[in-house]
Amino acid sequence: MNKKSVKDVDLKGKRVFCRVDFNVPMKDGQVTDETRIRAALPTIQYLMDQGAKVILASHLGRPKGSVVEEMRLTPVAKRLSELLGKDVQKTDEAYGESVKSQIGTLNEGEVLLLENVRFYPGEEKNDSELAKAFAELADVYVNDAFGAAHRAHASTEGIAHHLPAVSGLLMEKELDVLGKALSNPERPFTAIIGGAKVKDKIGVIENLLEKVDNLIIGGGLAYTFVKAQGHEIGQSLLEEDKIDLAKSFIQKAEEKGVKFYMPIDAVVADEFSETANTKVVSIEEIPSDWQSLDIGPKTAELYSGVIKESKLVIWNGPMGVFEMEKFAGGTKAVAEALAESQGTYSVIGGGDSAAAVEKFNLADKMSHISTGGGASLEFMEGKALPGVVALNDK
Ligand SMILES: Nc1ncnc2c1ncn2[C@@H]1O[C@H](COP(=O)(O)OP(=O)(O)O)[C@@H](O)[C@H]1O
Ligand SMILES: O=C(OP(=O)(O)O)[C@H](O)COP(=O)(O)O
Repeated sequence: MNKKSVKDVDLKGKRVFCRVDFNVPMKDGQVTDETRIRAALPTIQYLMDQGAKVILASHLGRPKGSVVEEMRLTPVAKRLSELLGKDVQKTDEAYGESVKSQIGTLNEGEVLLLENVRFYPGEEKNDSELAKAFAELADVYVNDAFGAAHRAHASTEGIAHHLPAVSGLLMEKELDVLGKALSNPERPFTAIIGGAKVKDKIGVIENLLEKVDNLIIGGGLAYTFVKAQGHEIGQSLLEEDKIDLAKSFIQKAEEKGVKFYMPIDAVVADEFSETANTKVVSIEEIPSDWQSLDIGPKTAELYSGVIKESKLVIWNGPMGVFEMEKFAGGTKAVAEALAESQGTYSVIGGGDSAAAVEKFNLADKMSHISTGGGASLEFMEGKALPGVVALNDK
């Protein structure tokens, strides 16, 4: 990476404003998935070991610029403190005089977590006054919030213009893995694209078609492609206005010599429900009043074979409605193929694919699970991430 990291600056005795992504799911005031907190620990520990005074900042949820009690970061501070085995102070605000004086009491190696930065309207507007107010709290800025790197906000982008600005270790790792995959991939290189809508994946399909050897399509968006091939898809998800685009992707793949894989069979249901009647049909035989909610077993076998022959696989989006047991088989088969394939470097692009891999207890079998859904998608689209662009060059 051409951006400076925490390893490139002197941190001893410095007040370090470290933006993390602690946007974690919570229920009844408890953190229910601490993956993102754990992912930030190496950077926090590194800053502590270097003798920095660590000021952590994060958003939680979408409070839209005002204080929402359930979106305070207090439970996160508690969990972080348990994970670090060390007291973590927590402020009730994210900038200002009282926050400054609390920071003044920090000793080297101590940690403080600011209140949710999205309680202030200036955060999402990338207001320069708010960015300056954050910057006044510290001597150095570290961005370790890969999951929020696609947002140009005051604590992710604006602040970087007012302090020495470097990446954290998680940010560096995410960019290294995804960057290498896209610029210098081991081959055969396969992308698996699933999820609900073609509309959300246009950019990523366009960009990856330039780079991959195999492109596998699954999930709800596959049926617009199936329709584009002239098959009837019953009540399955269809984006009518994307049929021509789907056709052009299939044609482009052919021109580029990219193997384009689409479902050959489907698990169809008579309604969108866990209790629906289901059956497996070939892709040409989806009944007109049924809908496909998962890839079928033959497709799963086909896709698993391609995965096992690949050196590198990037996966974004589930193959079916994996939240319902009856339609989880295809997503599970893909996750298992990745887990079993020793010689395949597997990159899971955050969001629902990461949730699925967790659900099937296969997370530790994957080579890299990104902590950013939207961020990794934008990266795979080839877009620059504002939170990264703003950091100091090496
Ligand atoms: N065949 C299908 N029909 C309807 N919905 C589907 C189908 N396959 C997958 N989905 C749904 O797509 C959603 C995930 O889509 P999306 O948000 O685009 O994925 P990601 O978060 O990985 O980018 C899941 O909630 C899943 O239930
Ligand atoms: O959870 C996040 O996004 P993700 O679900 O796309 O990974 C990030 O914390 C960004 O949050 P946002 O989409 O409210 O800006």
